[in-house]
Amino acid sequence: MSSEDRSHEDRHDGVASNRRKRRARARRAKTVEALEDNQSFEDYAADRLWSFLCAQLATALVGYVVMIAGGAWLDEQRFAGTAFASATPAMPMTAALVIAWVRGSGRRASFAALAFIASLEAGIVLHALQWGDGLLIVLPAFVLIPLSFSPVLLRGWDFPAAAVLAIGGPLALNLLSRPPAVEQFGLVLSMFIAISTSLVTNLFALRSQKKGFRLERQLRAFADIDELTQLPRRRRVFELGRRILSRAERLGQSVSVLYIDADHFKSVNDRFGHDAGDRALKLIAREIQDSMRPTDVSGRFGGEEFVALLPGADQLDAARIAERLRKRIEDMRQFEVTLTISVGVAQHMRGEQIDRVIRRADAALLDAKGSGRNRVVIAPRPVEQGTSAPKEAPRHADAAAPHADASSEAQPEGDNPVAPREWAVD
Ligand SMILES: Nc1nc2c(ncn2[C@@H]2O[C@H](COP(=O)(O)OP(=O)(O)OP(=O)(O)O)[C@@H](O)[C@H]2O)c(=O)[nH]1
Repeated sequence: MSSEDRSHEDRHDGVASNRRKRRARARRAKTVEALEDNQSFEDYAADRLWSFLCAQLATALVGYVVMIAGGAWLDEQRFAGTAFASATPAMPMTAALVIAWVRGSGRRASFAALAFIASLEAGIVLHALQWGDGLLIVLPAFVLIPLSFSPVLLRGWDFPAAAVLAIGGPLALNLLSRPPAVEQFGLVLSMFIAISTSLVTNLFALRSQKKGFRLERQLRAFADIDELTQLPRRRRVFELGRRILSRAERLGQSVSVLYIDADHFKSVNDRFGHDAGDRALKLIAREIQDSMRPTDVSGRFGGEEFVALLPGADQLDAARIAERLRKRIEDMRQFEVTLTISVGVAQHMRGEQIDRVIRRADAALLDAKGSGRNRVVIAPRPVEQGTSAPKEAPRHADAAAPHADASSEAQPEGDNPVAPREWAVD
């Protein structure tokens, strides 16, 4: 085989391997979940229990309406008064149901639950006043309804407030009805027993849920940190990236992404063994961290790939930082051989999602690999966002030239906005 054939085959293999890598990365990007890590316990609980709360509210509301309609049907003479009395608490109950139905924060669910409990209590009092003793039979059930709302949905002061409402209703009923009889005392006693049992049970439930929540947080924090490099993992980088971008958009700040990949890392493993490879990755991770500002975020994306998010940096700043990092790693003398990295740089465009910016940086990285490795390449701006193009970036006159031959002179950007631009400083 001639050397020309061989080099053609090598190029072909390189393109195919790049394509495979690109596809694997795209697949991985799709599986990233959008999890919130700054959730409060109440939000977390509401998130998990919102459907349960809605079902409970709906059931209670339907039961309430059926009971009113049944009562009115049995006692037609009092229909007008009953309908009026029922409509009053039914309205806030419905409002609470709507609030709870709209999936929202723990605060919203708490208010919905409180409004519901208050209107339920008002309903008990109004009905008992209208119907006399008849309804007293169902009172314990009514008292248990507000308390059966899991207190994990309620914030600090909400829980005592719910308890006060639950106790206050039956008490008001007893005070407002005829002079207390012996049976009524018995009824009130059984209600208090039910209430206190419910309170204790719910408090225990709350404590165990909170413990579970803390444990889950800790597990997630562990899962988010890469054991080898101690850098955040891919999922965490995406989470932080989303936050950084939304903040940057609010402040009109630029953000850039570096996609960093160690060159020929397979041969490092092959020559020196996996443990030495691990040591090399640790060294690279340390250099990445040392080159960043405290507000920057860097993470391990898997294997020998790293990503850094640089808030406040446009693509030129980012390219300068990337070049400094590239040089630091090249000059590192703690490893058996010279380690090098290739870096793709992309500047976030207004309205662009984090996964898209990272993908553009990754595409620029593949260009850096394709044009010889150990270099920094700036991603072209997306075509459809031509109006908000990043600032012009200097580039090499010769995109295929290795970084060492490149001039540090800034070159104006060419006409083609989607051509990758290689960048280097000596
Ligand atoms: N020691 C060690 N090696 C790893 C780790 N994760 C991935 N690797 C190795 O990194 C190498 C990556 O190989 P390739 O994807 O072919 O990339 P490369 O050899 O760096 O080549 P280019 O990226 O094209 O320059 C593989 O040999 C993996 O086994 C790790 O945690 N520790």
